[in-house]
Amino acid sequence: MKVLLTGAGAMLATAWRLNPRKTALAVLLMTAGAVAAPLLATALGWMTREVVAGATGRAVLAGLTAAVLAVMVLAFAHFAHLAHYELAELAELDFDERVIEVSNGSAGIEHHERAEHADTWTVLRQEGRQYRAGLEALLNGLGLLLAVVLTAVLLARQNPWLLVLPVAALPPLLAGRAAERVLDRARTTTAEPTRTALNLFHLATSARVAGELRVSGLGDELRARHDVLWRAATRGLWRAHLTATALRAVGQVVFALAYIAGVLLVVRDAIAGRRGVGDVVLVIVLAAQVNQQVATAVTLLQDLQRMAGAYRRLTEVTDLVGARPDPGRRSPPDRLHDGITLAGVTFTYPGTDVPVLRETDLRLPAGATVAVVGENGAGKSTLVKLLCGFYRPTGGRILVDGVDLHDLPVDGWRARIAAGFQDFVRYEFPAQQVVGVGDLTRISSEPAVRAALDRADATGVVDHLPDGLRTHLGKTYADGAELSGGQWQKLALGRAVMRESPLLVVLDEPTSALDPEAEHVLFQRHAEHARRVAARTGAITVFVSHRFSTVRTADLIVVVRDGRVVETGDHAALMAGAGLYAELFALQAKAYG
Ligand SMILES: Nc1ncnc2c1ncn2[C@@H]1O[C@H](COP(=O)(O)OP(=O)(O)OP(=O)(O)O)[C@@H](O)[C@H]1O
Repeated sequence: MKVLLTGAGAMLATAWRLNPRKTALAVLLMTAGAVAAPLLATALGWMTREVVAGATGRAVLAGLTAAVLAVMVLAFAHFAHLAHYELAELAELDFDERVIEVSNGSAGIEHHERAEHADTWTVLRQEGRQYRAGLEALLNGLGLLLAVVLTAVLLARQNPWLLVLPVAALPPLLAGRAAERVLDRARTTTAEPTRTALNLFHLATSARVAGELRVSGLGDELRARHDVLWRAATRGLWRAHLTATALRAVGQVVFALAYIAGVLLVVRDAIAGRRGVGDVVLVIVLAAQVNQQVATAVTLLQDLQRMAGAYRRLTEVTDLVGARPDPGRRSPPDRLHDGITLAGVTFTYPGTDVPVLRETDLRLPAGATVAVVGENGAGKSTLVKLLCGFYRPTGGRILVDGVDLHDLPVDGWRARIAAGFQDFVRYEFPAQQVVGVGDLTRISSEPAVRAALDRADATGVVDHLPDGLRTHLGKTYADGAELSGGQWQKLALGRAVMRESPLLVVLDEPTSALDPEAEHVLFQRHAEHARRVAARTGAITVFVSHRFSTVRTADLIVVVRDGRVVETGDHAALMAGAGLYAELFALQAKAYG
């Protein structure tokens, strides 16, 4: 109940914030339309009495009043709909925007990486529509509440026993709520198989993996697994719908019995001469309206509950993500003088208990190009995530020119990072923007984008596009141009070098899709650019790579094994040390002959 009231209150406040005039108009029209219904019953009772009494003039007046009220009942709801339709659209948009904001508003990315929160996100992404239905339900509900009170007063004036009717409306309401809870539980418990089935469906129909699926013959297996999961989810939901329907039916039967008893009570009074025909008409119409009101209330309550559920989930993830990071006490330096130091850094992913990085001490000097190498799963990408501030170390500190990274404003630090990630995004935008988003302040600047493309050795990719930088990329657009994996990666690299004055450049396996020659040219160009930027800002370039021909050019090589930095030095020093680096280098040199 508390969740429901909180959700309803928040919703009304949202509607008022979005458009106070339309909210007031919608409430007014809904209220007038709803109150007109019980008054219509009174007018019909009055008309019947006058007709029976043979008072033609008063009967006509009563008839006209009934007609006006009937028009109000029918028309006001439609006009109100116009007002709250627009509000509902705005509310849905507002909800979706808040989900986007919560999704991106945190310093870290933990809420996206932990499996136990994945289901909440799955449900939340689909709940914008529930939220809009919730707003319509709320506005309708306010009118309905008034109508119910007025109907109860009118019934009580006829016979206090008739108040049993609104009371009998409670079982269907409670049963409806219980039914909705059953459905909500089922939606939550089936979220995981539904999500997995959807992932399999996307996988099985994605153009990106079509070739691999054919070769491996995995298509049928995916279909079979999708089938099993979907059926399991449907079975769970079907059982819940069955229980919900049974609960609702029981509630409706209780009300139907009370309705029949109420009508019989007044008919008996009329037969005994204690009531007139007008009263019987009044009670029959009112009782039918109570029935209608109850049915509407049950539906509205379901919508309200779903809305409250959506609101609760949004509050949950907002709390999980935490407040938008505090702007911090210090600004990032204009340029790095000393560099970045990891002092005893230990890190364990939330929800796990095995440290991925252990007591790491490392100094990344200002202006240096640092290569991080190590076997798969050694902790290289995790190190990059910590440097970007996506997670806070669970032990130790990361110091930027002696200042704890945690004390720097997250947004300010991010603005000084240029990054190219392993799982780079294929933005399906015009090519200019695909690269330009690397520095939003210069997204429309063609010279800036061209300079970045040059640094990433990606000018050739754009030159081959039919409409140059204006070409829309991506297969989902009819006129979109599709690129090869390596070409997408080159544009992602262009994006990564858009920013002109970074303090930290991170490139996490930025060339995995490029051929060795392309990688070589790219790193040469990047090294020149990195040197220029380093001279200006003392920027440190940290790149993760498995290609030792590239790694050897770095000023500093950091070798990670099982979450520990086991060797550091330049190529010559590490080769002379004859440790893990020398071993891995020799292995790769031998493999490539
Ligand atoms: N979000 C996460 N939650 C829990 N554990 C994680 C998460 N991301 C990575 N790990 C674990 O942390 C360890 C290090 O992963 P990381 O991605 O840093 O390795 P890596 O050295 O970059 O590997 P690769 O060369 O394969 O990219 C792995 O054991 C991985 O399973």
